[in-house]
Amino acid sequence: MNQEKKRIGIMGGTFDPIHIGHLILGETAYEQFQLDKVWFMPAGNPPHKQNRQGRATDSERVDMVRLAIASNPHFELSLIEMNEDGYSYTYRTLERLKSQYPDTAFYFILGADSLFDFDKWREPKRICDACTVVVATRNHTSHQKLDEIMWKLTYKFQGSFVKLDSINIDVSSKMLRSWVKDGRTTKYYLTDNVMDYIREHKIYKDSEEV
Ligand SMILES: Nc1ncnc2c1ncn2[C@@H]1O[C@H](COP(=O)(O)OP(=O)(O)OP(=O)(O)O)[C@@H](O)[C@H]1O
Ligand SMILES: O=C(O)c1ccc[n+]([C@@H]2O[C@H](COP(=O)([O-])O)[C@@H](O)[C@H]2O)c1
Repeated sequence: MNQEKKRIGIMGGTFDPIHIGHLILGETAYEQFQLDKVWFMPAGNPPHKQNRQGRATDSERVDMVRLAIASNPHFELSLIEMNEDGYSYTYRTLERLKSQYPDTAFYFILGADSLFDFDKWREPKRICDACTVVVATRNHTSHQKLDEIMWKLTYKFQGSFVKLDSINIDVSSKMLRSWVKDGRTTKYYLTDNVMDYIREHKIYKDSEEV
């Protein structure tokens, strides 16, 4: 029988904290690529990066993702990278998922800034063999620049890189951490429940970064 493969998007990130940029990317990918679900997958932290001053702990990052995606039936939380010790490389995660779900096509979603570093990731060719990479623009990267890097990587790794039809979303976790620290509102950049959570747990108030 010729059954269509299931299509799963993966929105991986540090999510410190999860913001509207991540949510919009997930929803846009869901719609554009007719995905069955988008899995939000918080990345594990290397031991030396855990419990940094003023940052969210691993369990707080997971709680915030759970809260932020709760109202969207297209989204699910995946903890597979949180249950490992230290950093989980994307190629390992994807290869594990491919063998666990052989009838599923995976779409790994990332922003343009991550794509410019993709070459330096561990085993990029193996990532390309395991998924389609979905790229969203960021930091006002022009279509021309994005097309160029996508074309280069496609050629180098024989991969499949596709562009997300999304607008530039000027938001980053770093910016929001500094806004919380400065007592500036983050309303509409974060979901209300995540804003409440950050306030209740006093996260980012004495973050060390500038
Ligand atoms: N505003 C955005 N537009 C497009 N892609 C984004 C945006 N924010 C995050 N991403 C992408 O989502 C993924 C996870 O991002 P991450 O959790 O590191 O958030 P971040 O805002 O980049 O964090 P930080 O500011 O701490 O570096 C990455 O691939 C990143 O490129
Ligand atoms: O596997 C790698 O070498 C690798 C290097 C950098 C980032 N990633 C993945 O890319 C996603 C976004 O990462 P970040 O650091 O921008 O939050 C997240 O799922 C990370 O695990 C993966």
